Amino acid sequence: MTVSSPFFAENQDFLSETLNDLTPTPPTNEIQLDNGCRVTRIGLGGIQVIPDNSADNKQLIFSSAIHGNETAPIEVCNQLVNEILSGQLTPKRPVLFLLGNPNSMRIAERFVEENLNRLFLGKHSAPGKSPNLETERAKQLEAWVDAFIEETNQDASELWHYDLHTAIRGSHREKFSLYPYVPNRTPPKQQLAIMQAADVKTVLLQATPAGTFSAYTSVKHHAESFTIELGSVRPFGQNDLSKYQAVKTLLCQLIEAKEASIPDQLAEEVDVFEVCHEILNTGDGFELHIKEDVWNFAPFNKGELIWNDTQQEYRVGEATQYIVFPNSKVPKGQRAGLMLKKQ
Ligand SMILES: O=C(O)CCC(=O)N[C@@H](CCC(=O)O)C(=O)O
Ligand SMILES: [Zn+2]
Repeated sequence: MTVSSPFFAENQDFLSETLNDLTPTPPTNEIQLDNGCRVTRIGLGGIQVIPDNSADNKQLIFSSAIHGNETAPIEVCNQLVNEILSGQLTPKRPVLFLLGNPNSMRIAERFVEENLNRLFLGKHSAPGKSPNLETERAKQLEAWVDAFIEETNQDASELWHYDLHTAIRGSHREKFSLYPYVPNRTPPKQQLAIMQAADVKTVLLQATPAGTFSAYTSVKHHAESFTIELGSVRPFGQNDLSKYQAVKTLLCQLIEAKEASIPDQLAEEVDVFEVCHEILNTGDGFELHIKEDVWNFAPFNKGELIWNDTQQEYRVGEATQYIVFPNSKVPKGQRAGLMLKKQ
């Protein structure tokens, strides 16, 4: 659905403008809504919303389309932007909406040349790395985040970043979140309760540093950030958006600074898993022994062979382990899956 707004060309909105490559050059366009909120298009796939009076010192980033074929969260964020522009939603905090990889959205693929979600925290500029569409986009997204934080900074500002995805495989737990690794921290109860309110009742604690977008905001900006998996990859228009209503309601509450009504004890109902082994494609002879039709969170028992190469193998230890994101087709050196233990 598109809205009529002075902000976009006729019959366009954030999603269609980005998808149809209609973002004007130069991209900047700014309007002030009747409620005093300033809405600025900062570039292709980037919209910043700044209320004239913030309720508190929180700053919000909602990103989607870091993988271009993960369409449901893109549609949800597009609705939120439409509702802000139409005055239906009244922002009480600065919000940055980012559509991560418009080039891959257009071809309905996870990425064009390289997985964008491995390129943050300087990985885009690693020694010997050649620039490509995704390395340049990672730099752009980092710069937009930095500028947004700088512009909306207040005393003791607190950044919350939710990077919204959908998964390639089916899952025994349809919705789950991943908490990036930062030494010596655990997710605050309030964040777990927030996840629960969005129907995200499983959280995975990462155990090693990564180049994901949520890791960038966690490490560089000390944000409470999560990658959130909300369901399965489907083409635009084929998502059952009723399955995303809980997360949409939560994002609206955050935008309007109304989440205080979410009780902290909801955190007790969230299942926590720890990553106990990151499967890397080691190259020569690497074989992943996971069938194509295995779902995320499938359990594996003591002694089961998960992967091997010519030098080594990985088998499950005493306690049951669960797999997520198995993918043998990733390039050498990249993550081919995660093994989890339940806390
Ligand atoms: O379904 C899959 O195999 C991948 C889904 C996905 O894109 N997951 C993210 C998780 C990022 C994180 O570890 O925080 C990714 O792989 O980039
Ligand atoms: Zn993804």
